[in-house]
Amino acid sequence: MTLTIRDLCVARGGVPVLDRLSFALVPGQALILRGPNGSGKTTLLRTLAGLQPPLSGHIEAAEESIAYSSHSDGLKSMLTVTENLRFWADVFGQGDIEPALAAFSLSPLRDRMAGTLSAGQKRRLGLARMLVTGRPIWMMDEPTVSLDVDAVVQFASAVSAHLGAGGSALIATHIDLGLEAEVFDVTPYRAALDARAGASDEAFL
Ligand SMILES: Nc1ncnc2c1ncn2[C@@H]1O[C@H](COP(=O)(O)OP(=O)(O)OP(=O)(O)O)[C@@H](O)[C@H]1O
Repeated sequence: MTLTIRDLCVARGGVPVLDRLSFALVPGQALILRGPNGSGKTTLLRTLAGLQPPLSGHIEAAEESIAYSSHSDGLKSMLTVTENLRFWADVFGQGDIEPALAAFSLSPLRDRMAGTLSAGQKRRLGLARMLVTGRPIWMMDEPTVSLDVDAVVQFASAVSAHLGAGGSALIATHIDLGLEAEVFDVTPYRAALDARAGASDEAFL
């Protein structure tokens, strides 16, 4: 399932952040988003995930083909690891959660309440959610924050398996994941800095 972006302008507080973006993400492909802090990677991912409208341009993707993992782990702290994954699997109409537990070594933690997990364990559970969406296009914002070296390797393996199964991934990250992936640097597409002065976007904080 291909995601095509044409002449896209994304904004915060109604003010352009990135402009004239065009690229395609095809099945089996991973694309790494790069750019300095504040350059607009999160804004782009949020727009593509449908959390905010673009200012202009076109996003073409099949309906319900995108799964988004943001900075936040999005966990329910009073539910166990298993219950969290079960919840998301049910939301996305998926069955087996065992592969997702195994992919991130969560089986020994399966009966722990998510609120009692360490930061890295929470992140592993947050990432495992992607596996129970059944969606082909993964969008991930700084997925490896709090992960140890082994967990980064697990994450890269999960993405590789997803690509091998015909999925695709758009990942904003500052670190090298060891994946075979193209890099898309957003820097040349940044809107003029002073145009952003004073913009606010409280509804999306
Ligand atoms: N809620 C908001 N309201 C107004 N401006 C915002 C809001 N959130 C972010 N911005 C601004 O939008 C611009 C793009 O931010 P964004 O979070 O997309 O950058 P980023 O490339 O993901 O940065 P980082 O690498 O630090 O995560 C920045 O100038 C930021 O200050």
